[in-house]
Amino acid sequence: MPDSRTPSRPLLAAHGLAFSRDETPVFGPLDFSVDAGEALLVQGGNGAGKTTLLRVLAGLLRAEAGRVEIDGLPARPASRARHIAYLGHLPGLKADLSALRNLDYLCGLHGRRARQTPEAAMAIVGLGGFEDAPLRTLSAGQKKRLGLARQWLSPAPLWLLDEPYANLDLDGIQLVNRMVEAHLREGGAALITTHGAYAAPPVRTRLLELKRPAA
Ligand SMILES: Nc1ncnc2c1ncn2[C@@H]1O[C@H](COP(=O)(O)OP(=O)(O)OP(=O)(O)O)[C@@H](O)[C@H]1O
Repeated sequence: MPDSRTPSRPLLAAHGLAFSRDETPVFGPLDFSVDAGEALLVQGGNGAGKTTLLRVLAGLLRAEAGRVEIDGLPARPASRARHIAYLGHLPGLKADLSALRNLDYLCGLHGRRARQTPEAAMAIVGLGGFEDAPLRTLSAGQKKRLGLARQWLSPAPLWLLDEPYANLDLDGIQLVNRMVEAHLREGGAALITTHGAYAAPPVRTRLLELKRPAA
């Protein structure tokens, strides 16, 4: 993974970041940062604004106030595209393509991590043998695993993982944690939303507690 960052700059920083919908505050103002090699666990109950925060960080929603910096510079579409890999509730996969063709397609669009292949990533997430299965025939947990394979293949250092443990069995939860651990060891960082700390990966972790602000 190319790394031109100086160690003193966080990979991601938010300053006074706030978001409202129809003048109703959803979150913020928030200040936080994540360094390479760290995970930020974003905790909060249903509706606390976790997904909304990740979508703002990914540039899919516009913040009402504050700013986001990537690698010490204001976040721009090009820097977000280069630095961020986002695993959302809808993994952005095509229902009629096979599992493997989905990964090939996404690698063609976004590039892939050095020395990794879609076939190897499918084996890592426990989907060996499902290469030719049309995506629509996979279970929710298998789709989540395919999303994790896509995440693993991405060359982007900053992972935004929205409820990565949802739909996964115990083995899948441990898989997420192993992947996050390996990604951080290689100099990446991860923001992970969760309802509770029950499944946090064994890595250097900061905590961001989200509570809906008073209107
Ligand atoms: N597209 C939308 N239009 C209007 N309101 C929305 C939309 N998406 C989310 N909201 C509202 O914004 C608030 C925050 O939602 P968000 O999905 O960010 O919460 P969350 O913490 O991720 O919740 P959960 O744990 O249930 O997934 C909620 O009150 C929700 O109803």
